[in-house]
Amino acid sequence: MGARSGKDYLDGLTDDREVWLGGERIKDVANDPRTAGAATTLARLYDLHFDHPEKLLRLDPVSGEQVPVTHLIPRSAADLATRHDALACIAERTLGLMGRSPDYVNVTLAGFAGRPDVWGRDGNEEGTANLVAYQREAMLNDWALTHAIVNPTVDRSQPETAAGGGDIVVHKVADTSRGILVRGARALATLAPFADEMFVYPGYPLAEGDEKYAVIFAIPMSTPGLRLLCRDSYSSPCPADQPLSSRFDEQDAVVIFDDVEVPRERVFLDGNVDLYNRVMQRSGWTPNIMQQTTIRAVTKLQFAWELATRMAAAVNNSSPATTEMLGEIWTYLELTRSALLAAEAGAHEWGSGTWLPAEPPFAALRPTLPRWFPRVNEIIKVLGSHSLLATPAWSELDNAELRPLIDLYYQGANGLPAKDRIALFRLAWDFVGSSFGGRAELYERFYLGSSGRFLTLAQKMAARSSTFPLLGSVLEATER
Ligand SMILES: Cc1cc2nc3c(=O)[nH]c(=O)nc-3n(C[C@H](O)[C@H](O)[C@H](O)COP(=O)(O)OP(=O)(O)OC[C@H]3O[C@@H](n4cnc5c(N)ncnc54)[C@H](O)[C@@H]3O)c2cc1C
Repeated sequence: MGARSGKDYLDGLTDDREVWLGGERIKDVANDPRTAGAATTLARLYDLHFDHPEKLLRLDPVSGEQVPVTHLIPRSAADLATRHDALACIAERTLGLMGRSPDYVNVTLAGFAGRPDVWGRDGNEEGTANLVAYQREAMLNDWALTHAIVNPTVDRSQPETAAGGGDIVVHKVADTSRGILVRGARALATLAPFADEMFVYPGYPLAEGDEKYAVIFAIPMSTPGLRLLCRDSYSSPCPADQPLSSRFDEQDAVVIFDDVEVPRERVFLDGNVDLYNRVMQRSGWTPNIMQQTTIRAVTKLQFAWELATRMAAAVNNSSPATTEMLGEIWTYLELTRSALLAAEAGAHEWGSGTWLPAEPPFAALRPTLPRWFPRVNEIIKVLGSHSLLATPAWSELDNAELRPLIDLYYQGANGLPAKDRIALFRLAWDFVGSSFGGRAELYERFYLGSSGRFLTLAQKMAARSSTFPLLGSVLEATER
């Protein structure tokens, strides 16, 4: 089949998926006002393939189909550059505000399928063959995938698998004639209501004896027993008033597996705790996915800098403190871009001929971005102050009695018309202060894990690879 159009994508959403939102089961994700905005944006991303085929599509030599570049298993620095251009094109279309646009899991799956040397160990040959075949199936059908890796938090003083007497974390209940039966929950799956398929893979490590929790698989969203409980919708039906919420609310759902049968050919690992704990790290998951997430972060930081700079200009604010804060956002942008370039410049073969970026620049960035993004939002709030709320609804500008007053009292500096100032600050509020903006900040804090968790990992990685050459030379010289 190959790359799909936006219409094909929307048509694919009409199935028996169980999506709960606001106490109701949503029947028509593509048209329900609470989800239609993001569905339309995702459809436009599908159409984008055909607007920029030179960047976003490539010929699959085996099938002869045009398929998305984001499924490419990189085999060289040139492949990574090709993928970079495709990811940047997608991120620009969403302003970096849809963290889980379908390219996210496409890149993840490609990274895994490129490493049969890691997945195929210790008797997991069948699971690995299933994984490799599934990645091709996802590519040829151009599915939108969501993923769920983190377990629900119940009691942080206990092992996660102990929660609810062992019943909460996703686990295998039985073998069936067709595959396996799984039960439990995962939190959260962004994009879940809009996806065609769900990919379930490891989050945090398991302990010895946790065999029944060591399951990795993928299933269609319409699989019986798969229940999605969405958070409140932040989608607004009015693009003029909420330009971001109305288009980019990608949703986050808790996923309940209420006795879900997974066909054997969709099981990629079953019962092997050691391998379950190893596949993420050994297959280069972090540097692989961080190429996608960092390109998105660069795009969003660029947007944030432009927005903040225009906000300051709108009221002619060039105070030293303001200029300093604008410069601060710019440094985050350039440092993020530099880490991305450094990681790509240091790309190397990781195994099975798969090329991925170098890990250290991303290991440094991973705990840092969750701190920079909230700071960027803080700057925009400090710069915007009450102007963020001096923003009448667009319909009030159409009121003949109010319009002259609005034109007078809401104007900006240097002749900036009131309507342009209102549009700018409405956009800024949707970016940092609306429900959508608040969720976006939470996303940046946690989407790959908390900053604290990754600072700890960064120090462990640094300590492992350092022989303390500078310190050693001084100590040797001073030895008596
Ligand atoms: C908006 C949003 C969307 C998401 N989308 C998805 C998705 O699509 N799919 C998916 O699978 N998951 C998703 N997640 C979940 C996300 O993966 C987890 O929230 C993330 O992995 C963090 O895990 P946690 O919440 O258990 O926090 P933790 O990393 O456990 O952090 C919680 C707290 O504990 C502290 N902490 C924990 N461990 C350490 C440590 N070792 N050292 C220092 N401090 C530590 C942290 O500082 C923090 O204060 C999403 C989360 C959010 C907020």
